[in-house]
Amino acid sequence: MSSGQHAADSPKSGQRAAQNSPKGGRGGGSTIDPAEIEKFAAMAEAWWDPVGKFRPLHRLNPVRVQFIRDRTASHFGREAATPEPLTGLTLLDVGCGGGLLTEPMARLGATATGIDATGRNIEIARLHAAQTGTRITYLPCAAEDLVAKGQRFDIVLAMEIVEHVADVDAFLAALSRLVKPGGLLFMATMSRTAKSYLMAIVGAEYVLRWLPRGTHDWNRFIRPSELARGLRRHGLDIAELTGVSYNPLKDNFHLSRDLDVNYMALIKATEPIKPA
Ligand SMILES: C[S@@+](CC[C@H](N)C(=O)[O-])C[C@H]1O[C@@H](n2cnc3c(N)ncnc32)[C@H](O)[C@@H]1O
Repeated sequence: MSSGQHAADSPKSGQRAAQNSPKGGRGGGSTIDPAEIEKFAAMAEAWWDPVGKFRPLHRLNPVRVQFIRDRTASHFGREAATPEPLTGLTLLDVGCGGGLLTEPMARLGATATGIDATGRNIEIARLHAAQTGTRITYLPCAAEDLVAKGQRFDIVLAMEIVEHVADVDAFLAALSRLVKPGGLLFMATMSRTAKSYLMAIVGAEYVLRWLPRGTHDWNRFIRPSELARGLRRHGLDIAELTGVSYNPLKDNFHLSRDLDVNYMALIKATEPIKPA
């Protein structure tokens, strides 16, 4: 049993949820939760297996790649249908795992960097990129480590990670410093609703057994309103929110208006106010 299993039921998870809420965050702390890192390290070999432990991320990939490509192309005045519409743009994938999303972003032309706090994930990601001949800079570190180096990117992705970090407020603070003024931040996560408990915990972990039990702690899911409040504390506003819903007949995900389970947020970092 991994250390994260049944975390939702343990008293410790209550403390964690409080620490994790954007408004209750300590700010400036480490975003790394060692129990989460241990959990991901134990699953690292499965990253590129489309029917393995990361099956939902493989299923999510087409819809999120298209969303990021289209919004980025439109924001930066590119033609989305061209083969490499992200050419000339720097992109950071925070919590990249095995690189499931980083690789398609690099293939769309972005100068891509992937970071992950689980060292084994970075090894797997590097190996896969070498096999597919994709040029990506992969680094084993957390978002705050790049902030400390003063690095900034045109596009920052934080997909399916905010529910796994130790301190949400510190994480959002780091993201706000990593995206260039005028750049884009994309986030994807799950809302804390009765429906998400049924679908993401009971359905995905216990009934369909898509994910190992304990992969997600429902207490750590974040409602869109909470995410919006947390981002605002760091000067970021959500420009677009979209639900991402599963179609069991087609075994795929599509954009929807339903924000109760999976959702994505597009955040446009504003230009700094120029002194008069
Ligand atoms: C559910 S996976 C998502 C992977 C990838 N973003 C995707 O959507 O395909 C979450 C990832 O975040 C990483 N992670 C968790 N906390 C982190 C932190 N504080 N800094 C960097 N990576 C972290 C984990 O190691 C794991 O690879």
